[in-house]
Amino acid sequence: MQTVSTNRSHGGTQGVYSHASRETGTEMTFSVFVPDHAPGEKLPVVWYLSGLTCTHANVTEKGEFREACADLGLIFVAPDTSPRGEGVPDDGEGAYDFGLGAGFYVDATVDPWARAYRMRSYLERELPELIGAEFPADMTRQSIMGHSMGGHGALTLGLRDPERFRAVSAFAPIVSPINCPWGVKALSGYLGEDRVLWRQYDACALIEDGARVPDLLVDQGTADTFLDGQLKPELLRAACEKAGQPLTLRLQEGYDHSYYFISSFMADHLAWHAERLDA
Ligand SMILES: N[C@@H](CCC(=O)N[C@@H](CS)C(=O)NCC(=O)O)C(=O)O
Repeated sequence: MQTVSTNRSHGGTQGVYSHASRETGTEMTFSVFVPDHAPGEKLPVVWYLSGLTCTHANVTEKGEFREACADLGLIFVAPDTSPRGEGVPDDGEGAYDFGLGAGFYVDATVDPWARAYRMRSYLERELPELIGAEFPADMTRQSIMGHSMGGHGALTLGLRDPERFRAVSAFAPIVSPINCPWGVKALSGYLGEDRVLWRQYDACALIEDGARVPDLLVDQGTADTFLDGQLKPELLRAACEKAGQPLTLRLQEGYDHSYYFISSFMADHLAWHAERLDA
């Protein structure tokens, strides 16, 4: 692992790091905030998955998570949203919703994406191993949150592995990629046309198929331009109600899809995570 930068901030260290990933076959960059802590102490870890077009940098610069993480004693990890670099295929048309910056947290099975687009395994196996080895992280206390495509990532990783993640929350998530244009484009491109394979990457389908977590927290702005066409939180509400899956869905009046929205509720989400992480 290489250190790209470190900065002192809010009584802790904000770092950016890179490493050669065995899953993607590329150099991957991520950020980690570590609050000051006692020698030998290990802190719980909150994972934050970002949305379309993002790198680690968007939330790191605009997410306003550090003060709360320092107060609550939480490590905050922000990975990239896709493999990048020489030889990594992109969609060829410069579209923002497929290819670079749009890995959708899947392991692609269709060529030419299958080689490098392995964000699921990267986040389920490789990066946690690295975080556990290199940082003062208590890997028995992890939680996950995300925004938009990253909200989809957080919900699906969280629902698939409730043993690992003690809390799952999202800002303006894509709740059902099977049922929105962004998701249909991504899942058909990365996985092919067999929709049965898509269900492991769809929060509503996972809940329909029996996945459960103790509770879910979702904030959604009412002025989000993607609300009706892509995000459709009512599908998550319906799936949760039908399955008896607890959900707190908060519609935030006048908030849009941006980091002005995310940063407004970030401390709230972190406090909710901290309670569940015994932080
Ligand atoms: N209108 C945007 C759509 C993508 C978008 O809104 N991305 C969200 C996540 S889905 C984001 O966080 N963008 C980066 C930022 O606001 O810093 C674009 O074309 O770039």
